[in-house]
Amino acid sequence: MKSAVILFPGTNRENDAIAALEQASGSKPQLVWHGETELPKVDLIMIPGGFSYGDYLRSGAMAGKSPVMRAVADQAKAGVSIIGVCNGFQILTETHLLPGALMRNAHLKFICKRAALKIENAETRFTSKYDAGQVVKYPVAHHDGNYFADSETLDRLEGEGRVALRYCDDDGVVAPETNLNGSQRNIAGILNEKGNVLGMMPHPENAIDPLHGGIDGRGLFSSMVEALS
Ligand SMILES: NC(=O)CC[C@H](N)C(=O)O
Repeated sequence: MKSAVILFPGTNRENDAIAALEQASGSKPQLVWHGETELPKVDLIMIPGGFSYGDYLRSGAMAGKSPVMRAVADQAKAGVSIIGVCNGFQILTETHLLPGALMRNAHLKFICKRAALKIENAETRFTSKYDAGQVVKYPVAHHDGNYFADSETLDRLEGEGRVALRYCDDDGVVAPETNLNGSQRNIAGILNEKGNVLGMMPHPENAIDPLHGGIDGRGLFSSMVEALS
């Protein structure tokens, strides 16, 4: 699987993304700067986390208007797989490659902790190595993770199996108390209509080494390698 990692001023998880992609695929991703208008020919584009443009205006708003995102949108339309994590998810909603928006966390605090997540759909190119309903733990680190979409959009996402992950407890119970940040219907990650674009707030790339405290994130990267190699 050939991959590229997009870099903006303020991105800070690129090395974690590179490590996870390299561990799973055996090859180093190419780094692409935000001012580029063309992308290398790859199977997967990853937009990592961070504080692109210092989160000015809104998290991901300025990055969403950058030259490279026009190229990413073209690749998404052409069927190339795209994964956006945390700030990457925010950038994908700002670019309208994914519906909805990520608002300030409901309690207005930055959250930095390990979160339990329920795999809602294991029949995607990003999650096939997991079982449906499986509980995984990935770290979260964000202040704008509160997923919002209107109820018609939410119903469509659910009806089409496009909710990839939800915040839950260790037993997989999805409830208001297990909703970390106020997201509608506990949503932590969604897919686009074609299923080739995934955005998610938690960080699977920070759960790939026992030193991270867990390796649950590996399944996501190995799913992509299996589907895209
Ligand atoms: N870790 C991240 O990518 C953070 C995303 C964004 N800057 C936020 O705090 O919501």
